Amino acid sequence: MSSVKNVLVCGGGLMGKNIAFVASSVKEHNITIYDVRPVDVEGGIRETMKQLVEAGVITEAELDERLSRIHFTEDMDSDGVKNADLVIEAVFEDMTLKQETFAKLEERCRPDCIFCTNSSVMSPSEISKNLKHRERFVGTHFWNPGHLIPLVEVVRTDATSDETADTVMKFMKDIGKEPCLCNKDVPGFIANRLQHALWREAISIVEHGIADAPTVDKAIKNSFGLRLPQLAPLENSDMVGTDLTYNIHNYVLKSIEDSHEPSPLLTKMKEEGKMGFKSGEGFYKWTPEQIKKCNEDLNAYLIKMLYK
Ligand SMILES: NC(=O)c1ccc[n+]([C@@H]2O[C@H](COP(=O)([O-])OP(=O)(O)OC[C@H]3O[C@@H](n4cnc5c(N)ncnc54)[C@H](O)[C@@H]3O)[C@@H](O)[C@H]2O)c1
Repeated sequence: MSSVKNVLVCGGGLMGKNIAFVASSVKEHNITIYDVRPVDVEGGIRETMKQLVEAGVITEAELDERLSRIHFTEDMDSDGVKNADLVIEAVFEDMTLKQETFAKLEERCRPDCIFCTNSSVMSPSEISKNLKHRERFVGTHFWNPGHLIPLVEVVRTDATSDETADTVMKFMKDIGKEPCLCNKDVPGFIANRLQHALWREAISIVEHGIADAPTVDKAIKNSFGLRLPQLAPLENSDMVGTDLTYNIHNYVLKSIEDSHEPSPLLTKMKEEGKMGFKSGEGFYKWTPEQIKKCNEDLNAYLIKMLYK
């Protein structure tokens, strides 16, 4: 068990509320959410966790008890900030805002309080570059939906101490996550580099008329996508033989997409306002009902995979 008791979540939006809920899975944790605007923390968490209660993953009583340990403040000088053992920042994705937020936190929090940023893409080294105690800073990239996806990428900066990385890894395990340590602060950390290597090829296949979007998705869902949670690429490579992997790469890599720019197809879609769910059309057409169903089906699928 990590030594962390008082958790501060800075930013009570989509990710902040879910992170606070996950942190409350340990009974000894007291959680404060700080935001610059009023946030209905209880209402928001109750709404999101309805599906977990309905699926029997948690009871109403457990939800009530966990909510009783999650407090909200708009006051940067409150005890929840001063007494924090660990802060997870989840404010808007803006470098200056994040740097300013941590500068304010550093003035108020104890020097040994651990600082984490939930930024999806921004460099934790850059976010922490002006801090006095850079050794206590680390990236903690939760994935959305934060209460369901197990992975948290714990990203070391050039200055993160071993003690900080160890404590954060322990903390994440305590709250039921599957933390993965990323030893270098590189764009995309681990999982987004992998994910977007696949997306780049998927988009390229559509762009070059090799197959249309539904066919690409169908091919993935009915082949390696199905077995990925059981057999990941490096295990798979050993299973088939690294010599075979070598031969395949020797033959196929030269024809796989290796562009360092977003694809012309994606650029065209952006220019035409085809932004997916946001505009009702992307690679597919989406009605509001289909969008709602797609989101609900994803959560239901994740709950089934994780808890049933
Ligand atoms: N949404 C995702 O899928 C996702 C996934 C992983 C990581 N993230 C990262 O998490 C962070 C938050 O994303 P989100 O989707 O929850 O955003 P959001 O817009 O839902 O919430 C951001 C919250 O930050 C608050 N805020 C703004 N300035 C603040 C300040 N100075 N102090 C305190 N609070 C402040 C806002 O009022 C808002 O409630 C971003 O860095 C984002 O990249 C998002």
